[in-house]
Amino acid sequence: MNILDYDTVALDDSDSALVIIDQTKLPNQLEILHLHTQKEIWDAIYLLQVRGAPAIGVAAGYGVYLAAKGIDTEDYAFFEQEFVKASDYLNSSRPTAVNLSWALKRMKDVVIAGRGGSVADAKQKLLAEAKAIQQEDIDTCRRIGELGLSLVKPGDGILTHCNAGQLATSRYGTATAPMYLGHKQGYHFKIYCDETRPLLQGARLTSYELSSAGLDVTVLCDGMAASLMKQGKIQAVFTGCDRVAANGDAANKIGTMPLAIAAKYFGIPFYICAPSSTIDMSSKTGRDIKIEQRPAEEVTEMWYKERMAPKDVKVFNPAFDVTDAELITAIITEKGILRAPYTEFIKAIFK
Ligand SMILES: CSC[C@@H](O)[C@@H](O)C(=O)COP(=O)(O)O
Repeated sequence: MNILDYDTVALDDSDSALVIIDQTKLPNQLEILHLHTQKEIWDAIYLLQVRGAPAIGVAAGYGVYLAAKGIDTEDYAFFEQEFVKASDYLNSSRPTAVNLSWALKRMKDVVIAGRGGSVADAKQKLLAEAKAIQQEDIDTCRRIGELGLSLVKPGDGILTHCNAGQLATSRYGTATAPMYLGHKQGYHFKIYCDETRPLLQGARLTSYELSSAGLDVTVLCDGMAASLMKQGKIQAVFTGCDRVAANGDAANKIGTMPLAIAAKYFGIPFYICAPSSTIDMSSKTGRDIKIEQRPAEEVTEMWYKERMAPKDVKVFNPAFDVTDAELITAIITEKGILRAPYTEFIKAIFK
């Protein structure tokens, strides 16, 4: 079976476990995890066994449904109180991708709307809502693919960073959706994929899923991207994102901002692919976006048998950076292609 035949996130047949591909093991092992407890789900998100903003949102939706299912009461007020505890717990797993709190809020709204009804009914509605979040993600990614494809030509060289692919969503990916669609239509893109230090989502995941689908993929170290641009090999950059502020500033995997700066210097369009659920109107600018800091060991010890840096050396390891809106050529959402001034376009989406 191809990796793309597996759901990134699903419920098992009896709706009693969250089933994910353990992304920390790819591309060497395809290991499927069945997660039953809230702690297991929290850990899976924190440890990046399931990762990528939309996939985290879908996992949280199903995860909090499983928590709700396990609350053994017919007292709605008690049910709601326990539900909120479970939701707050999952919400604390990672801070930057807004899809996590967005999905949990959708689930909480179901519980609030169900006041006056039965707990059993609320549980059914929560399951339906979690499934809807997943289906909408599929539809959204497909639309981002269509819109993104309209911005490139057959034969183009396209650079991407991290993994905004199927493994980060429910299907197609965001940044990769135009690539998959173009591939189906015979566009013969040349995809260049940053390895994405420190956790190598580009090398381990993006190059794996795209090459499994038969696309032409080349992996490079992050610091090599500007040289590739200078050689004229890149006609567009597509990346995903974890949170877009109301002014269009966009947080994505660390190393995205330098790509945008280099793309601007070389006159290459730089596109952010973002489901509208990734836009956070409560963050006015990128300065309001909380950037996750990760453990130093990811930089110093993770990939070699021996240490990669001296013991106790100081480490700077933010998981994301923010690309200023002025460096972004367009933000591709399922609701349309947004261009500067972003504030007006973004407000129009949420009217
Ligand atoms: C469609 S996924 C968009 C982003 O979540 C993705 O580009 C990214 O930065 C993922 O970071 P990760 O730390 O692997 O969760």
